[in-house]
Amino acid sequence: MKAQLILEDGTIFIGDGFGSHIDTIGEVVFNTGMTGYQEILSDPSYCGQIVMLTYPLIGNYGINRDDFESINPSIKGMIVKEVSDFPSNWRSEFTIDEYFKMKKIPGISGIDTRKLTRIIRQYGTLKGAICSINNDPDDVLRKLRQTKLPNDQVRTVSTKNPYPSPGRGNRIVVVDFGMKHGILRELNNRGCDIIVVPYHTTADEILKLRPDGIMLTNGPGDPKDVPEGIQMIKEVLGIIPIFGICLGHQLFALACGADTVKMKFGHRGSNHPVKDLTTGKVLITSQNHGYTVDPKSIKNTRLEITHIALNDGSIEGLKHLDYPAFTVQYHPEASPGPEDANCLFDQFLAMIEANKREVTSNA
Ligand SMILES: NC(=O)CC[C@H](N)C(=O)O
Repeated sequence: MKAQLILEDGTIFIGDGFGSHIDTIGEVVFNTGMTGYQEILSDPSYCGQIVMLTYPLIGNYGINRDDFESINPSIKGMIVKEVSDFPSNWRSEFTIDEYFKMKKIPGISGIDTRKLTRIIRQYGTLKGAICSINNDPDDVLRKLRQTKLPNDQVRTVSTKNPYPSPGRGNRIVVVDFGMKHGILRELNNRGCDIIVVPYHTTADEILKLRPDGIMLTNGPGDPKDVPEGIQMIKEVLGIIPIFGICLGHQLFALACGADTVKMKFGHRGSNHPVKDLTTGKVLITSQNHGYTVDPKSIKNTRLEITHIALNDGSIEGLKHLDYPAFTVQYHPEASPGPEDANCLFDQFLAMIEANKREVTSNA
C-alpha cells in the first residue's frame, strides 16, 4: 500500500507502507549503523521519534528473540530504502513487517534515504508524518506544524515499579530513565546485585537500598524534562559512586551545574570515533543522542572532560574532580555496535571497590 512521508518543511516523499497502516507523527532522526536495526527499534531512547536507517536494506536477518533492548518498542515509525520480505537467519522468528504489524508501528520503504539524510543534515532534525497516500498533504502539514513534540517520554518508558535482578556482587541501584537492557546484561555478567528503580525515585529511597553504586541509564528526550533525576543526583553525589550513560550523563552534568543544548541533528550510529583524553586512545563507539553537554558551561563546575567526539569535538565523557563519579555520552553496552568501551563497566566496579576502601580507612 502506498504511503507518504511529509516533513514540516513541506517536503513530501512517496513510498510503500509496511508494518501497521496507521498515521504517525514524530521527530525524524537518522541512524547510520550498518547492522542492529532490532536493537535500534527497541531502544527506549528513540521514544517519540521516527527513525530513518541510512543502511539501504533493512530486515534481511529478521527479528529474533535475543536482540531486544526493551520489551515494547517505543519508536513512532521507521523509514527505510528497502525492506526485506525474506529474512535469512537461523534466529529469525518474524519479518520486520510482521513484527511492526504486531506492535502497531508504521514503516515506510522505497524512500530516497540519502536525500532525506541531506535535508536533515542541512536543516537539523525535523518533525515528520508517515500516513496513507489518501491523506490530503496540506491537512497533514497543518496538523504536523501544530503538533508539539512530547516532553514526558521518560515517564512513558521508565519502569513503573522497582524490581530486582539478584546477584552476589556489588549492589547497584539502576535508575531507569528508559534503560536499554544491554546495561543490565553488562552488570549481570559482572555478578552485580541489581535493583532497578523508576526515574522519579528520590535520593532517600535510593540510599535506603544501601547501594554500593548507582547507575544512571540512557533515556529519551530532553534531560531538562527530568528535574526529579537532576535533584536525586545532586543529593547522592559524593555519598555513592555514580556511573552515567547518555541521558544519565546529561542529567549528571546538569546536577553538577553544567548546561545541555540540543544538537542540530545529533549522533546516531555504530562507528562514532571518540578520544579518551586520559589515555590518548581512540574508541569506536555506539551512539544515539540529540542533546549534548555545552562545553562553555564546564568551567564553573568541578567536572573534567574525559572524552571528546572526533567528528565534531563535542563532549563525550565527564568525571567529577572531587567525588567518585564518571559518565559517558556514548554507549559502552554497545547493543548494537562495537564493544571498545566495555571496560567502563569494570572501571565502575573498580571505582566502587576503591570507594569502599576509602570509606573503611576513614572510619
Ligand atoms: N540514548 C540516550 O540516552 C539519549 C539521551 C537524550 N535523550 C538525547 O537524545 O540526547
